[in-house]
Amino acid sequence: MELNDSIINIKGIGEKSEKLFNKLGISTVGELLCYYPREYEIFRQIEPISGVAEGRTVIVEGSIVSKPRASRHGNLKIIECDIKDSTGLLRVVWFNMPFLMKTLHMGTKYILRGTAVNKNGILRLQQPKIISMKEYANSINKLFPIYSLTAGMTNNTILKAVKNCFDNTDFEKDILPAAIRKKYDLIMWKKAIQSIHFPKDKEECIKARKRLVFDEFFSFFTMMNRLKKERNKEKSIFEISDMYIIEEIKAVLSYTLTEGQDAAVSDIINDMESGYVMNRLIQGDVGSGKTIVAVIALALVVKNGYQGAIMVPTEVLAKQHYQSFCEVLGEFGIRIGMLIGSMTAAQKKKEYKKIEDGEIDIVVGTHALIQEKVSFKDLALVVTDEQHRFGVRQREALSSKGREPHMLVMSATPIPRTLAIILYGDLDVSVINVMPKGRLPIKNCVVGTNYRPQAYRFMEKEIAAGHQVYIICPMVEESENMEAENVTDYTNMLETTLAPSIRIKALHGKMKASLKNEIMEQFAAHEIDILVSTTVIEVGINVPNATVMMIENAERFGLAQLHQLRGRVGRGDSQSYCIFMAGNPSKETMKRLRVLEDSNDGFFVAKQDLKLRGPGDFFGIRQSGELDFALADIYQDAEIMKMANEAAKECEISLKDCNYGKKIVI
Ligand SMILES: Nc1ncnc2c1ncn2[C@@H]1O[C@H](COP(=O)(O)OP(=O)(O)OP(=O)(O)O)[C@@H](O)[C@H]1O
Repeated sequence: MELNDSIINIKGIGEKSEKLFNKLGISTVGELLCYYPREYEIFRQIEPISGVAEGRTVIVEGSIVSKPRASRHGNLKIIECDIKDSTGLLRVVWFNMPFLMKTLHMGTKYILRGTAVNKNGILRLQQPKIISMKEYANSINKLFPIYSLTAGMTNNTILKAVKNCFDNTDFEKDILPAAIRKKYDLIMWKKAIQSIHFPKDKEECIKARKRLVFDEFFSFFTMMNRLKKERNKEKSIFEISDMYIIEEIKAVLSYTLTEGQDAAVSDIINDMESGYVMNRLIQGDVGSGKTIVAVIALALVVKNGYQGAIMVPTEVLAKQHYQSFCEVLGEFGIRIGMLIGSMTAAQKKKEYKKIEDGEIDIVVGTHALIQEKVSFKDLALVVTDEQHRFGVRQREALSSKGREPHMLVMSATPIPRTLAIILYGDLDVSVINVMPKGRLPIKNCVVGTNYRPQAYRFMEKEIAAGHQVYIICPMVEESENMEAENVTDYTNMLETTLAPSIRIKALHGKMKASLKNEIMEQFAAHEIDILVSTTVIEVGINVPNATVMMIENAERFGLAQLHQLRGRVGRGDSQSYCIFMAGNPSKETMKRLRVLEDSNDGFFVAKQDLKLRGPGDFFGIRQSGELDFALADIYQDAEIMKMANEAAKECEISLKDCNYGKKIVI
């Protein structure tokens, strides 16, 4: 098989499983081989039952001492029993495996491998695997890859497919010349793919990861260098000379711009006046006020006779921006339009025509903006918000709709300056490093789940004072595989726990875009008091009246992501609060989360996180989807990133070759 072949050629993959793989974004052999494990479990030795602690995956050996009981909870079929060794007793639970009633016998000894969970104060081993003595002897101290799954798929399905695929694929090509591999101490690609999926030990896994992370950065920089070459110091055809609108906008704002905002605006003016195409990144912490800078830049091109566009990652955000743009710019006769996926075909068509005829000056939109049918009359400025969600490709796609328009990228990712220069090498950088005046720093606390009743009383008090609350849960609905709070059950529970006058709604990514928009609009209009949500609200949402955020299972998120989340509060003049609820209050978890208690500064948080985890700690939680790398983490892999940057300058390789039969990550 070749890397570009369809996965249907792999032994064991039929039409049905092909669809499941497609759901995971895998349709070619190359994509499957590059579908790396999410984490690894180390198969350890049998442990005494007395040492089993919440949250740990353990292997225990014990005899069944209570007759296995079968019961039902809704659709869930449950089997429970107790096992015992010489040190203690442990409850064991299986879901939807009714056939086990025939396998489990009183008095018989079993080796079980599973995760210990605390359910209503009782420690239990949940959904453990029953392991034979032979399997145990063969597996001890080995690393087991764990893949992200979709409903209907098991870890084993992926593992088997990868194995078949690996054994039958033509692999001999390696994009990196031997000299580069030698210089940066990198193993062959084939070996790296083998070891990332089937590592003999941790050391082998680390070497494999280094090579694959290197490749991701290397492809990224190769692409970026090409863009840089194409764009470098291009003359701009747009004449921007009338600056009057800037003072006019400043005069109608209810606040004065901060020093950082003013400096960013000056940078933009200088760029546009320079006669060259602007390629600028505005970097500022969450809530530092990047939007108004974009508003001013867009108004500037419009008042000089051109059009502008701003692309944001979600529909909710597009609507929010559309409204605030209309509010600020409406009175200056600037016409704002919107293009989002959930609009009807007829609505879109009408908007396309207006954009083409120049009846719309600024378009706010999502990916819908880069559709082929969209064509501008005279596009002079493209703004992309939260660029790590888009990547360089989409940015370029939007730009190609104009004749080399100016480009402004906005990012709230706290990247140290040295890394920003490498990662955004094709852009000039303006940093907004001060918060608007009058902001009270968010008060943070890290607590265990026993604090919940107090937290609810506190929320009730804040709601009575006219404020609003976000509660974040990691999951949408209950899952057998993961013990974490979910939005659906949590919302139901809150409705019965809190005062009936409190208006509570759920929000999550599985909802239709139009419903999400509707709920967000209700929340913004204060028709909802508590929004129970997944991390869909992470990006850019601005409801200054929300003053409390509580994050359930905070341990499941990276610190940078938690920082982004808490940035949804503290956006107005009132005191705001963030409660980080740790579902697994181990010492390490608490230590990591306490970084957020210590500071509200995103740069500080990112730096501390790095320090705590240390390089090479790839069993930890990834920060967030920065630039959508599959494996690489810009914080943890900063050293590899620097090497790949150097290497990409040293050797030019065609982009097609960087591809390995999978989508390029940028
Ligand atoms: N100079 C200022 N003084 C007071 N308030 C400001 C100032 N600049 C912006 N704001 C307000 O601060 C809030 C946050 O601004 P904005 O939404 O632009 O933040 P952001 O930098 O885009 O944050 P995020 O990265 O979280 O999206 C808005 O309500 C905005 O009106």
